[in-house]
Amino acid sequence: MSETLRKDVVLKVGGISKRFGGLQALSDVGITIERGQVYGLIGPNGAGKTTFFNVITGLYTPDAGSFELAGKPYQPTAVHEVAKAGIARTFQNIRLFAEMTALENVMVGRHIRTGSGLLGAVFRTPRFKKEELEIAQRAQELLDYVGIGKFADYKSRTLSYGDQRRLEIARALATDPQLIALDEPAAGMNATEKVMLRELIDRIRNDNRTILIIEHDVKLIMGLCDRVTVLDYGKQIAEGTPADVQKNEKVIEAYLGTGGH
Ligand SMILES: Nc1ncnc2c1ncn2[C@@H]1O[C@H](COP(=O)(O)OP(=O)(O)OP(=O)(O)O)[C@@H](O)[C@H]1O
Repeated sequence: MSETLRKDVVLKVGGISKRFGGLQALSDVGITIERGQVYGLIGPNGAGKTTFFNVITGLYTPDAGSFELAGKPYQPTAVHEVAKAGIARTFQNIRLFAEMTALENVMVGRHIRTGSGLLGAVFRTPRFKKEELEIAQRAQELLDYVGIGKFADYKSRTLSYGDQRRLEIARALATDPQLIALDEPAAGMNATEKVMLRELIDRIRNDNRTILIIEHDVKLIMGLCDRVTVLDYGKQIAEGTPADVQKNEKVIEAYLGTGGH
């Protein structure tokens, strides 16, 4: 394919391996995600999904691997560097600032993209005040966007579980990321919340954002994703469209072998 026809690739990682003592948690895993895609990562318990997420977002140092974000190499050596490079993530166990308001939680996400710095904050310079106002306005827009605008002044710990997950997504969006990585966003949600989550992820995708998602709910993944990778015991056993992956013998075996969850 010629250079001009090549798709806009957001994340390209290859050859990722990670060992914990005697356990090979990831062996030579690679994925390529194009702009505007929702890309799913599935696999039975212990398959290596979280490890993969932790490697690409700088929480774990891989033993091997190459990493490219929006055409530029990046080194996932520290979480804040990865956030600056343009990957925002949410966590399986929600990690919000419990005593801060919903608005403040989103404002924190936005701060990595602003310029007036610590001195500006200490002296409350005009530039700092103007920037704070803009950040607050943008944070409110994002809360509205994910559907929890009316809770802006509530402490995050008082929000329902589903709303806290939405708040995490708003905070991730606040960093203006190239890629949003969602770690089991539907965990603990009821059926109605899952439908709403699906609508939200569709909406984010339609706004030309790119999403990587780990999820246990295979039905949700299959209905939502453009492409899917299946891990099993740290190996990539299938990659392709949901329809292709669902027919794959190795995938069927991996899921049936562990109780088909
Ligand atoms: N920090 C660690 N130290 C040692 N072993 C680890 C560590 N993190 C993960 N593992 C092991 O690596 C393997 C892969 O775990 P991982 O959490 O990545 O799987 P997963 O696919 O996310 O599973 P689940 O669906 O249960 O969350 C497991 O055997 C796990 O016990």
